Amino acid sequence: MKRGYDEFKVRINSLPESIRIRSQAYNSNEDLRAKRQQMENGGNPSEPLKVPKATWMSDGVHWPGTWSSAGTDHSRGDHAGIIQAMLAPPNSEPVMGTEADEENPIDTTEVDIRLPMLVYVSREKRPGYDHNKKAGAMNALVRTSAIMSNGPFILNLDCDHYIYNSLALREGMCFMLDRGGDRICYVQFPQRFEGIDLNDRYANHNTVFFDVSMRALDGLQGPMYVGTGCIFRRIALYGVSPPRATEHLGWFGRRKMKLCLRIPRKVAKKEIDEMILPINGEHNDGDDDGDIESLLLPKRFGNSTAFVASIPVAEYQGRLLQDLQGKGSQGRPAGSLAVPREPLDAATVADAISVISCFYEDQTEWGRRVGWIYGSVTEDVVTGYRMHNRGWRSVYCVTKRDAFRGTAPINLTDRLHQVLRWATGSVEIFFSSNNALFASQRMKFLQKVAYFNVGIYPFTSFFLLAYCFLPAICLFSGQFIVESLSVTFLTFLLVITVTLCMLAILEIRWSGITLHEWWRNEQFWLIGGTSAHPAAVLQGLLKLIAGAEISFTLTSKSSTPDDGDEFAELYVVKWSFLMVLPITIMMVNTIAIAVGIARTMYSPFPQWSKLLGGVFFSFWVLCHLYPFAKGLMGKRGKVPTIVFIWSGLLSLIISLLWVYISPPSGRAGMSYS
Ligand SMILES: O=c1ccn([C@@H]2O[C@H](COP(=O)(O)OP(=O)(O)O[C@H]3O[C@H](CO)[C@@H](O)[C@H](O)[C@H]3O)[C@@H](O)[C@H]2O)c(=O)[nH]1
Ligand SMILES: [Mn+2]
Repeated sequence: MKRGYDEFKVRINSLPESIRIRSQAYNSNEDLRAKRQQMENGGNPSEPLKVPKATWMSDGVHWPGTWSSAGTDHSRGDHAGIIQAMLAPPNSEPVMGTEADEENPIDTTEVDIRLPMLVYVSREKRPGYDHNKKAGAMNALVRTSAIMSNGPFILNLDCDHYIYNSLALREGMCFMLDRGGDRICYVQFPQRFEGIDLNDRYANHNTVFFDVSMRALDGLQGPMYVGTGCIFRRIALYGVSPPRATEHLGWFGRRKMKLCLRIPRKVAKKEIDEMILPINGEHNDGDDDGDIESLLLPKRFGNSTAFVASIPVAEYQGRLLQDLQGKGSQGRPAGSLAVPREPLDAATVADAISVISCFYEDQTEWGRRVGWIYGSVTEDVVTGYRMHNRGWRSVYCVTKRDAFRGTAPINLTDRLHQVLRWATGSVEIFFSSNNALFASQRMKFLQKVAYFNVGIYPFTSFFLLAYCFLPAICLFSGQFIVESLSVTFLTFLLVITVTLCMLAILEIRWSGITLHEWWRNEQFWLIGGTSAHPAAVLQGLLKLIAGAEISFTLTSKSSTPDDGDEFAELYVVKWSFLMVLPITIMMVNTIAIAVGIARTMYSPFPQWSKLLGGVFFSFWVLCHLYPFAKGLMGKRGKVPTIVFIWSGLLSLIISLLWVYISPPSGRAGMSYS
């Protein structure tokens, strides 16, 4: 350890002054100013480094060089620092730990305690340059790590996630390195969460998505990329096609045509430096790979020669070992990734810094065809979509012990805003060229359907809203949805209900989720569908028509307060406009039930069956909104007055409006008696 520290000091001190000043990470410009002051007064630039817990953005490199790993920054403050620490690559021989003593109670004599090289990177941000949020951060990391380590595989984690199973990476790699693995662009792990209330009131675990939908997609072309817990093949991020793909022709993509897109050339290891990426430019439509010359043009990747030179190397190193046994001997030699790494020299570091400047991406294809795709607040879905669209496949890797774990917002308002962001991203996708309607023929038909659903689901909220008000309208008007409860109607109702139940049972049995999780999902589907989804559609339309920008509000991270109440967050009530519609629905339905009962009771010819029908559906709506109502109550039943005023006003207007348009038949009936 000591050696590592000295090495670090040496290297930091041999850097040019300009880099040295920025060689630590700062949370704000004040910090930077203070630091500069300190250094001008003769301070030591290589003091021990403190990495703020919630603000990391790292690029670590495992010693064999197989890995680049990337997390993204929390972006709460300005990161003025660029390179925080450069440690020497660890020894190639294992280093065993020490025996337990008073200070250190853990015996590590049989543990290899070498640490991977860790480089903390924070890209340059400047007013006037769009930093493109997370996607921009990831792209900067991809470039700078290409120059520093160029690992052929990259692990991506959010700042609120951590590794929970150290063997998960190996499981993921098995897919990448298996026969046919060269067609896999990424291996996605399910997102799992900690610190969520036992009841999972707002369906934070999202098990229906992670254990049903994603697993189902695994049987098609592969799961979507969900932003974190994902191992990428570096080369797939560069906007190239897989070596082989299948084109799906005909209406439902039944006719298949195999394509060979990249024919690996015979290359000896020493040729790597001159090697170019052989790409067959024959299927060259709008969003596809050009020929090799255009691929390497600065227009595509920017004008860092060091970066462009790293591309063919990454491609070669990511190739399957099994190719070795094949005829062509095209894979990398066994063990070639385990060669000890040279320390980074100042020139390399300068190159690595140049590619994370704020203007590097100007007039390049970063964010458009290359790397993480810009232009949507759910950049993850789009990025994965583009890869599937080129014919890559992905894999879902569910490990017995959770691979990674993260946090999620357990507070109603924060959760609604999270769902709002996702839905807005979907609307953005729907109105963009990334709409699955325009998907290429390399995407499987059902995969297209799945992506289409991702884009369109927020729009279904308008039907959902109709269904939420319909039962109330029936009760107010005394009219049931149908003229009378005929046998035909009841039969249809029964068939549909039974089908839905069977679907639910199938999903539950197949995926192993519990009925409770499934029900929570149903409930939150309605809560989100009546609040965040319609808001997202409006927001998306605004962006489309008026060009209003959509902001990426970070999801609040729950933290355990000092008083030890772990779920205190759950009970915080923060007013949000998103709550207006669900509250209105609740009020209108409650009033409707009361009105319905009253009218039937006072009616000379009470029609109890009609009432029962109406009340049943109203009650069904209210059941779904129960977690929402609980959320509004807070812990001690404190509800902000504004909530009552708004919702009372709205439900009053709606009720009055109804009475005005069609007076309850009860009154009309009574005037005759
Ligand atoms: O300017 C930014 C904004 C965000 N991030 C990162 O993006 C992540 C996602 O943001 P978060 O607020 O945690 O959102 P969640 O709703 O929890 O994120 C889910 O949804 C996002 C898409 O909306 C995906 O990017 C995430 O991976 C996925 O976990 C954060 O953890 C940060 O690491 C940045 O690096 N820079
Ligand atoms: Mn998150």
